[in-house]
Amino acid sequence: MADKSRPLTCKIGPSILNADLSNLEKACIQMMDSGADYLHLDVMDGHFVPNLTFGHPLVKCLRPKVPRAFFDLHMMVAEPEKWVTDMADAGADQYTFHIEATDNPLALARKIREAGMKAGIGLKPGTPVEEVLPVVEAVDMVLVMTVEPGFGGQAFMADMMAKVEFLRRSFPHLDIEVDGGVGPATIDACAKAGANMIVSGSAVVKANDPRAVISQLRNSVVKEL
Ligand SMILES: O=C(CO)[C@@H](O)[C@H](O)COP(=O)(O)O
Repeated sequence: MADKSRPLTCKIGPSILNADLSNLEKACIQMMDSGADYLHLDVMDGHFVPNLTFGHPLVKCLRPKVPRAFFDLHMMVAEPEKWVTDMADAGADQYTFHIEATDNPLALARKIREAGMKAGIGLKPGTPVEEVLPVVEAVDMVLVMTVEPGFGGQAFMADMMAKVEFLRRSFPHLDIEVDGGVGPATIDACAKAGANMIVSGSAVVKANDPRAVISQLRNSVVKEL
């Protein structure tokens, strides 16, 4: 039976990392029209992760193209403090930094909220979940990575679900997001563990029918809960 203290649905946020980057406007509109609850934007700087994507100028260009979309930024960058104001000005809604990338997560979470965004904190697969405990009360969301950050299309690490279960048990009302290798075959494990924000990249953006996959993901979660 579903635990009534848990959120009863999951939000589905496609990651556009593996979309056609030459036409991101089209990809974002397609995801929203296909039933996405939010858009997950992967910002990579080539330092924190061995890959490079985009920054605040692109987020600013996308903002008016999908005015109602919630922009969930996953900042895979070595200096997350540096981009808070620019990303807020560009129209980001949530700013998730990595605990491994800062010495002062509490101050950074405060700065993000003062800039008018929700604050998220992410942890890589090798980082013990206990490390986020001193910061959880200061953030809106914890992002549990289920692949090594840097690339889409990797295999889901099922053993990360223990982190999600621990966080859900400890913080019934916290937003908990999972990211990496999540699709129809792996979403049930995430929902069962207690995640309520689901990032799905290649499974959705590379599908012939993204609407059908998003719907499949959503229905799977409802069934599971
Ligand atoms: O942050 C990342 C990778 O670093 C993710 O957002 C991936 O881009 C998700 O893609 P799939 O693993 O679902 O293909």
